[in-house]
Amino acid sequence: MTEDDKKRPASEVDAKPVTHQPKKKVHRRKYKTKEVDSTSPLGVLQYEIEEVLKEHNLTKDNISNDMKYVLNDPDADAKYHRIVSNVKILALISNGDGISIIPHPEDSTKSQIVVVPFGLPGDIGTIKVFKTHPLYVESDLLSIETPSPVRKDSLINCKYFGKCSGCQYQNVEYDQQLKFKRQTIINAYKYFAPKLNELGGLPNVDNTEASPLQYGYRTKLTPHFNVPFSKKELEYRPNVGFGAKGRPTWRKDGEFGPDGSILDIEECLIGTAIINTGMKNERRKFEGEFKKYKKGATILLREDTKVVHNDEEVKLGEGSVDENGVVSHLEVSVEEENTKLVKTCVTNTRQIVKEYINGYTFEFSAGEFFQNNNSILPIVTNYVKSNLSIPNSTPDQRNYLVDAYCGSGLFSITCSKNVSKVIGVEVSADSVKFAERNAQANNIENAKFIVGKAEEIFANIDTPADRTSVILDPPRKGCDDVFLNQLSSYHPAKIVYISCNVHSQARDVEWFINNTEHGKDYYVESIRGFDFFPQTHHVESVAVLALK
Ligand SMILES: C[S@@+](CC[C@H](N)C(=O)[O-])C[C@H]1O[C@@H](n2cnc3c(N)ncnc32)[C@H](O)[C@@H]1O
Repeated sequence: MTEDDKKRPASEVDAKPVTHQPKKKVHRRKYKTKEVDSTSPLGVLQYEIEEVLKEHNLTKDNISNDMKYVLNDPDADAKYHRIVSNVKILALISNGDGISIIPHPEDSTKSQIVVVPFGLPGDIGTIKVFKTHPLYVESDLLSIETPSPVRKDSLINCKYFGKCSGCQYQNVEYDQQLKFKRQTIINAYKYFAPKLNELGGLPNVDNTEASPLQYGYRTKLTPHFNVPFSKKELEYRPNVGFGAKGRPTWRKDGEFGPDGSILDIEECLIGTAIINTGMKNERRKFEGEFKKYKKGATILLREDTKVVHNDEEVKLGEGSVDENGVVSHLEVSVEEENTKLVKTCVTNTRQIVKEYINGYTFEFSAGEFFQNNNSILPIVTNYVKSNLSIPNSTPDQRNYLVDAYCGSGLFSITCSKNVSKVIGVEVSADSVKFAERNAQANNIENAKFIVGKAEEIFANIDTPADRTSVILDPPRKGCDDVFLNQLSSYHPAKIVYISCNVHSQARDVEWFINNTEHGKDYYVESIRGFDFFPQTHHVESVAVLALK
């Protein structure tokens, strides 16, 4: 201390020398806009929001949320993420959620678009808004004051309905579910095929074809579990099941188990009986093994069907085992005399499994793609086959079939009768190997399979286009422009487009007809939905294109 310091008051002496401190940066959160495919559920939501706005004479300016404020102002959370009563569900969106308009929490001249899972059109209820996005908010349905005319909660079969993300329509009569799915197809073509719609270039969408089984139909389920990063060794078994969605206080009688992003599910009522036996077995096994896991994982449960003639001995092979280490199996009788089906549940992705459809058997690796609802496959394959016929054909003319995206040969094989030659194309070499095996096992001699991209198929096809029908069954994202251009140049007599994403199908049909070289030569003969997944919002759509 200097002499001068001694003369100053203590507080000044103790004070630290003042240096220039850079201002502390206030971290402001920003809303991260994700790039989404326009035909994904979030992409489709943008069209659905526009539709609701148009119907209510509103614009995006009337409903947009100030995200900077919502994310950064401490008061905003309580104002925005609030309970709102008297909310009327206006419609369903394509993922099966309800959609509505509610007053804006701060600005009386504005509104908000709200998405309400498990809300049905006409329901009036109370919701809790829990998340805000620029053009809409997410909510949970808390209670229903006036139920929708289509709501029949007494039909709910599963105790997890309302919290499991798997099913959306268990409380709706099956006929009504089929109507909802038809509307999804109509909307998809409205949003993604506007030119065809405007010019009257689309047929009426046919009624959705029902699934013979409405529960107990799924031949594949993939329950999963998470392991938190922080855990060296798990102390409790984590939940094993399916993703959670919703806060089911509107249900008076559910039993939802512990909270978490994954629900703990012992039985899934849309799964087949043997898949549920497998689920029980694998859960028991996991109970003893969960401590070994450092990461989350998915358990594959895939039904395997062996066709056994009454005088043959049943050889079960590998499969999910019961508490005594015995492979669980179920026997099912079929119409064919002297024949029964023996079902087991496979968990190894590389194991070969079998399906039995319309008298044909199919083998494929358990982890590869195969349709999930065996009960509807005879109906779909017959429908596709009946739509491949080329107009004005005489029985003496040779006809051909190209099955692009053929997988392990489902359509190639079931549609191979009455055509001279089938060519299947598939990007997965493993699936092509099975397609060849399946053709052989079913005594199909007129089918050839090529490993390759559908986009490259036309270089190898030598069948006359005017005698050839083409089946398209691409993955959810649909076909790309390269493929559609080549298909148009090839100019086949008939196109049957099967899709598990009607939005990408509608986009592709619009583009094919309006933008490709010979697209204008075609018209859309029919569009029909098939209900591969009862109780859920999913719909498979088949569009048939023919030459004018
Ligand atoms: C929806 S699955 C249909 C399979 C088959 N039609 C069935 O019903 O079992 C789509 C198939 O397309 C295949 N795939 C994906 N991209 C492809 C491409 N660019 N060219 C050919 N096949 C492709 C996948 O491997 C998958 O087997």
